Amino acid sequence: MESVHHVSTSSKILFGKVRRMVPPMLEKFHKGQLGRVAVIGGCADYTGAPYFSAMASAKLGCDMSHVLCERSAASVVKSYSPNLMVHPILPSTDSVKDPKSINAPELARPIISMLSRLHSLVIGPGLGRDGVTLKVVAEVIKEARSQSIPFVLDADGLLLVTEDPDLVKGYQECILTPNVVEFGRLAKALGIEVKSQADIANDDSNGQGDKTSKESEACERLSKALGGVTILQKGLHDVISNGVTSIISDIKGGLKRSGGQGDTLTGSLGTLLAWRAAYHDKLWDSGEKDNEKEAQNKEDVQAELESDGKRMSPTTTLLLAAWAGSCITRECSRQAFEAKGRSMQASDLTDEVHPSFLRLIGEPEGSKTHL
Ligand SMILES: NC(=O)C1=CN([C@@H]2O[C@H](COP(=O)(O)OP(=O)(O)OC[C@H]3O[C@@H](n4cnc5c(N)ncnc54)[C@H](O)[C@@H]3O)[C@@H](O)[C@H]2O)[C@@H](O)CC1
Ligand SMILES: Nc1ncnc2c1ncn2[C@@H]1O[C@H](COP(=O)(O)OP(=O)(O)OP(=O)(O)O)[C@@H](O)[C@H]1O
Ligand SMILES: [Mg+2]
Repeated sequence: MESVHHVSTSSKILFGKVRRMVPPMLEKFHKGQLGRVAVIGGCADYTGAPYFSAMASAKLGCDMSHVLCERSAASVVKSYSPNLMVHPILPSTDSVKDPKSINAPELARPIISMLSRLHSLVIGPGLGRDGVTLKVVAEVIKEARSQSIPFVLDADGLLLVTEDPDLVKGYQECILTPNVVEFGRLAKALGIEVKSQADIANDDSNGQGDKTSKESEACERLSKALGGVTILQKGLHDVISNGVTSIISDIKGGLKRSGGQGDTLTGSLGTLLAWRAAYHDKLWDSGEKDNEKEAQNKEDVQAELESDGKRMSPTTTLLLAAWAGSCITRECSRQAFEAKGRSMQASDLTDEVHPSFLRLIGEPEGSKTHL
């Protein structure tokens, strides 16, 4: 396979470009314009995951953060925070009359009817593996795709892709966020051989440049096999690839691997995708000149990332949003670990989302954060 196409732009420049995508805080905006994000997940077993994800969206700065969950999870998630809007509209085997003969599109209707009001979806945190729920979510994915609504797919939501890759194949408006185990399952389903990051790191025949290339090789191949879907492969380093261009996120994280840190990532990505949509809709004047040509390959993406004053293409901003979400999460984890050491929990990351945003990205020019 040809060598992997890394973006070699420095983190400082990349953070500056991310700032371009962040809507400024202005008096003229009304409720909702800075992002309406919904997490689809939460069942009897898992109520923390959708909460952490939705809170990360809210704390990063979206205006409205919804959770669409199974009936039994709703009051629990509501009781964690009155700031979230929690809708018990995700069906499961326990909530339908005859689980063996369901009309999935019909059951998906209450969720589908909300889609046009949302800027982005996070599908999977704490979703569980109930057969009825997963069938309904597959219908929601099909509809979100047909309405070009961007989404993040994580955790149990990724099982759907393992079972039916066509659900997302070729869709350019989504980010898959597999952990090591989920990546392995996806790779196996698509016939791709994977070397672990530990094996690559321990192979002394690799120089540093080779190691970085090897790290992103499997991710790039998986992305290609899925028709260019953006994949954020979590691990020692996070690798982001759309099959043509890759970025590595190697900003320092914490050393505690408590469950639920991936949920801060998905929620942050939900808000970044909403902001990205606002950037492309020209919700505010970014001061950049229109771009005559959309980025097609790694050189175009790199040129857009390194030029100042030109609008970026959707391909570039999707990679950048994924990279920014990864950096914010790792910085949250680093900071929370500094404070809490081995007692650190997922909820400790939630409080770090805004300080991490300010440290890494900062408010965009023209933003009014004080009256
Ligand atoms: N507080 C909560 O409600 C939480 C709920 N969660 C939900 O729990 C459900 C299952 O998620 P899981 O991630 O457990 O998925 P799986 O049930 O597929 O389990 C993955 C297993 O792999 C192991 N593993 C993880 N990283 C590994 C690595 N680098 N090398 C080797 N083994 C590794 C884990 O210890 C885990 O036992 C999802 O719905 C998820 O959203 C998790 O997000 C954790 C927090
Ligand atoms: N070895 C590591 N070193 C540094 N950061 C890591 C490491 N492994 C994972 N992370 C970071 O932790 C975050 C969550 O990744 P992780 O692999 O724990 O996902 P997950 O298993 O899906 O989490 P969750 O428990 O929320 O489901 C990511 O931002 C990732 O970059
Ligand atoms: Mg996970």
